[in-house]
Amino acid sequence: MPLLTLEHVRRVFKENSQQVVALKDISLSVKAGDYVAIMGESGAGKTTLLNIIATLDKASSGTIKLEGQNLNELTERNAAKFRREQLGFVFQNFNLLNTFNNRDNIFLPLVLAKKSHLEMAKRLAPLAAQLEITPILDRFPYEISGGQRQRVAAARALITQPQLLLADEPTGALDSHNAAGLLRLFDQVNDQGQTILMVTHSAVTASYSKRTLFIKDGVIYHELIRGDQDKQDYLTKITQSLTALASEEARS
Ligand SMILES: Nc1ncnc2c1ncn2[C@@H]1O[C@H](COP(=O)(O)OP(=O)(O)OP(=O)(O)O)[C@@H](O)[C@H]1O
Repeated sequence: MPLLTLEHVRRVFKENSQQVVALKDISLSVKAGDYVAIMGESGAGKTTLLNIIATLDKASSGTIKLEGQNLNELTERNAAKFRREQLGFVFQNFNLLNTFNNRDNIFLPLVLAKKSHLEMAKRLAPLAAQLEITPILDRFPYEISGGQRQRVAAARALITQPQLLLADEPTGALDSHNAAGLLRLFDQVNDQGQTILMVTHSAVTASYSKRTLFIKDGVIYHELIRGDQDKQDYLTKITQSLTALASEEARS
């Protein structure tokens, strides 16, 4: 059974008596261990899709299931619990709290899940070593670099051992060196079995994934699978698809 399935998902926003169809008809399935990138032009519906999978928004119709559980039917309280226990989030702007040091930022989801301090420390040690953030755990988010902040945010997302890691432009605020570092980390955790779904505008970032879905006007328009290709060939195909998509956009 796939980890995540979406069937005929539609999301319509009402704005000043007008309707905006953000997602027209999206069906997709993600199996455990997959690493999926979602690309598309601005306004294509990527963030709406991610928000619906994250239970931060509800579909107007269609079904979204994670391990067979229908996410559209969760009450707000259960949705909050679901997000805390099953999902990890990495955003472009890190979303770290400046009033907490880095260690406490990372511990936050485990504190909410009422884990013991011993358990939290046990989980953090190997993760911090892998992310190379052990020496900066006692500092505050405003005392570290952007790349380090994103690694702290990644640690906070991964420490709950989520079923699904959701990332929205995770490299958007990083220079190429730090972006490559974060993407190598995503590669490592994916190799260890972590399922990742990531929205990105960057073809280079998408080229780290196992498959790339292209969204246009609220539907999945095209899909590329990396398979045995090396990263450079996959990147070339992603770039070509984006160019084709943009030229069709210009013609329509
Ligand atoms: N809360 C809302 N109310 C009304 N319309 C919305 C709302 N959220 C999104 N939309 C519209 O839905 C469409 C899809 O938006 P969405 O943010 O999902 O696109 P996107 O692909 O993530 O774009 P970007 O790459 O610019 O972030 C757009 O036309 C947008 O204006």
